[in-house]
Amino acid sequence: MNFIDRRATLTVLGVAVAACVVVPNVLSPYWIYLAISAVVSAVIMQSYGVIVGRVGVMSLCQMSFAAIGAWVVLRLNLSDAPGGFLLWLLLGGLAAVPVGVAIGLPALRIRGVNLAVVTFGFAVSTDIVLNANQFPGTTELKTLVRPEPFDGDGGYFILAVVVFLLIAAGLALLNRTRLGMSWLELRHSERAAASHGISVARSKLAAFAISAFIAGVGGGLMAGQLGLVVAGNFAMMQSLALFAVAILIGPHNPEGAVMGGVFGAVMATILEKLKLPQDLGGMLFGVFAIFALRSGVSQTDFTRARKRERQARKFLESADAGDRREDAASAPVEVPAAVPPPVGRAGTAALAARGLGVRYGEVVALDAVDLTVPEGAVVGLIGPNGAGKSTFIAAVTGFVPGYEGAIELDGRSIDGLSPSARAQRGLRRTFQTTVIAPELTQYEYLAIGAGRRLPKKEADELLEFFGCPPGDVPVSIVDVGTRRLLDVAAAVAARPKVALLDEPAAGQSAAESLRLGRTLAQVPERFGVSVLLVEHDMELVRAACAQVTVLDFGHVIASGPTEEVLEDPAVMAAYLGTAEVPLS
Ligand SMILES: Nc1ncnc2c1ncn2[C@@H]1O[C@H](COP(=O)(O)OP(=O)(O)OP(=O)(O)O)[C@@H](O)[C@H]1O
Repeated sequence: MNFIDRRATLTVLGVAVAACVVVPNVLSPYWIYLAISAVVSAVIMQSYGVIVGRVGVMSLCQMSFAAIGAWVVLRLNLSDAPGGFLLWLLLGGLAAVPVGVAIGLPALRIRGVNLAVVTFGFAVSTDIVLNANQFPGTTELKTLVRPEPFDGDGGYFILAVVVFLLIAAGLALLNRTRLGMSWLELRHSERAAASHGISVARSKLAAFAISAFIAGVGGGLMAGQLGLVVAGNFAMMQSLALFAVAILIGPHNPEGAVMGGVFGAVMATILEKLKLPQDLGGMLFGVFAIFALRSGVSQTDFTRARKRERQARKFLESADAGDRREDAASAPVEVPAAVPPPVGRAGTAALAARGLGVRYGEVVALDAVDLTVPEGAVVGLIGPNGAGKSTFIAAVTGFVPGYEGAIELDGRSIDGLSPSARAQRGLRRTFQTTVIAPELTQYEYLAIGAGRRLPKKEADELLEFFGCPPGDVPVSIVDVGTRRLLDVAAAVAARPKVALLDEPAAGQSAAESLRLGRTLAQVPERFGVSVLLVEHDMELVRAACAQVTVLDFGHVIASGPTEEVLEDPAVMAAYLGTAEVPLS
């Protein structure tokens, strides 16, 4: 846990303990009741924190999940089921899970506004069903009687706070797992997540299930607070308003969930006191949300990011980081003759593509391309713009499903496998445009890439090897060129069979690019990773690759030892139609 997270956690804990002492003993019953509403609302906000805040999915039906939790709790109360309220609360949360998964299924195919419409549709239909059928116990007038010591409002407030803290602790633990970190990456790029071996479908469904569980528990808590609930407690407009609060405040941070809960509860009361319609609250939140969407992040994310960046800058200016900066500044930039590009082991193909063909409509992007990356080698794939290099990487890594030909990784066919399955088998890639979640630290991004939390020593070595800043530095203050190096480091961190790097030197100076070439040449021996390198910078290619293949209009026009190929007149002609291969 970093310093900012630790401080926020301690603050939330401190506020929670203080509230548990002050609220039941000092406030009037009316304000205790409001405080319970705020905490129950904060619990429901935590469900938004998972699905909206962490995964970035536009779910507008969280109150429907809450309604399921409330319904189950009241149904169990009506039939005097064994186990008591706390068990019913848990069962209410669990009952919402399958529905959450079912609602999550369309999210695997559609996203954005379309998904928002689907989830809102579910909220509307729940509204209709709830209005037509009363909650259990309503006709019989059998209200839920809370067990001791939570029967009084003071005690119930403490119970609600404890539930909130337990969920916050659970989510904090989850956020440190691969699943939790995968959500952050999903929010920024599903392609990048898949390229790191993350199953997008599983991650999203897990997020829907967990958020539905939390909302269900929140609904159960609401039933416990009110004794009986009505359809209006879970109205679709509530879902919409809380969604807007979620976008605005960022309930995936515990302080955001608390603020969202308090804000929601107090807002409703103010509107009531001013005799204004409650819908106005939803509209107001909607307007605020548009402002938040414009800045791209929620209020708590914005505050945390600023604090983290200030801290990182302070660290980078400190003596600790000084040596590292000097090392980087004085790093040799020439290609040392002592590091010849690795040729790899003859006869052992880490990656073999045979007869690879890709069409985009009428455009033939790749035509019967044969290419082999021997084990232990760095092979270059070059060619003019539009030659098909990125398409080759995309097809090999599973991002172009309908290709012709056959691809083998380490002697085994990977045709038909999804991008994440190929990544899990040991095939990693980088993209021409980096898509790293800026709120991650470099350590966290390496952990996502590696698929495991790396020991600090191993992570530090990787970062230093590729010339990245210290691991605690957030990605948001790392320049674009260095982010590309971090992408390469994350691909290598997984120790794949083969890493396919798509123009990793873009955004680098000529000297840095040359240095990267020298670094890449050492990758096979040092990490056991063979490399396919797509690049336009020929000095880098010369430094890293013993062999290159040249594509032009989707055809292989030359393949062989780097120097020989670069002297080939056909290759020179392909490049800008000149007799000289461009140096950068
Ligand atoms: N999604 C797509 N839909 C249609 N055509 C595409 C698509 N992606 C690439 N192409 C076309 O396929 C051909 C190969 O493109 P590709 O991006 O693979 O080339 P490249 O060698 O990587 O180019 P660059 O060096 O500029 O990145 C180009 O004619 C391009 O316009």
